[in-house]
Amino acid sequence: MSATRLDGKATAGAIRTELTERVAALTAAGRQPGLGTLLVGDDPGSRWYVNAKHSDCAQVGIASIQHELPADASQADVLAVVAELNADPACTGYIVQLPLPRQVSEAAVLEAVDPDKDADGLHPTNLGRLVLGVPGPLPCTPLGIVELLRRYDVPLAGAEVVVVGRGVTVGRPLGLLLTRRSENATVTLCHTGTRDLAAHTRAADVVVAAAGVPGLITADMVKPGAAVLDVGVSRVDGKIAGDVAAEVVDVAGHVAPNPGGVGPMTRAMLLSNVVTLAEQAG
Ligand SMILES: Nc1nc(=O)c2c([nH]1)NC[C@@H]1CN(c3ccc(C(=O)N[C@@H](CCC(=O)O)C(=O)O)cc3)C=[N+]21
Repeated sequence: MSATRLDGKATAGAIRTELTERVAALTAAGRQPGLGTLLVGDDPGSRWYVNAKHSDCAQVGIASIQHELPADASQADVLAVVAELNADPACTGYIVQLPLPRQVSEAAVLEAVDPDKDADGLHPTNLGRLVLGVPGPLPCTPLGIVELLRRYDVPLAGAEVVVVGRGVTVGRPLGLLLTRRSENATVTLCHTGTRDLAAHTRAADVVVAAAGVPGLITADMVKPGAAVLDVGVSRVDGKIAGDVAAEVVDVAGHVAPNPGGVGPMTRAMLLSNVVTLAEQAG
């Protein structure tokens, strides 16, 4: 038996089609949404992601505002572009592509983003709103994971979910999202300090692997029928390697592969955030 594939690519396509209508309504009212991006440096992976985000935008009618800085840009250079995006009326939401070069403080840059244009949901105010349960833009990867499970009717209410990884973009906020009353999952957040990872994952109905350790989750660590989502992005010999070993499909009930699973959903949720922010803007 092989697991049902959680097809993030197809699901993201469906979400983009749904967004097209909302974008058309805004555009007709003279309020076309615009996604801004700032790419610092020339990492090919980062460049690929940013380009993909803009081609998604073109597909749904969102305008693109692209900024770039060289790898040796100073923090002041980055903050100047952030200020420009904050002031640009055509930009209704934007992201600063992470990671940033060493000499630039990610915390300082994220804090400088206008929370009302924070398409990543990573501004301290918006992360605080997530903790408080107050509406605001939410981090794209956690949103994409929840939306993918919802569309495939994988139940979360009462489910045991193990999240592996405590990063600020995925693991930490995902735990907060899944434990809201609307999702009602029970979450165990595992990380490099977890003593017996396999004991946790074996008890889980849903495993989200976001550790960035290739092949970390093996078949013997998965309860038969569980849903396993691979969010790990590592590069091994220039190819993307996920956190989930290939043979997990023989044990799991659902698998979100990588690529083709959560990655495209992350981009779809970014567009969704940009459209929602545009609807809320004056
Ligand atoms: N400010 C910021 N916001 C982000 O959301 C952000 C970021 N920085 N830095 C990097 C990570 C990573 N990330 C991905 C987005 C799309 C895919 C994606 O679409 N992947 C495809 C294709 C993968 C490929 O073939 O290269 C897939 O999984 O099928 C993956 C990873 C967003 N991130």
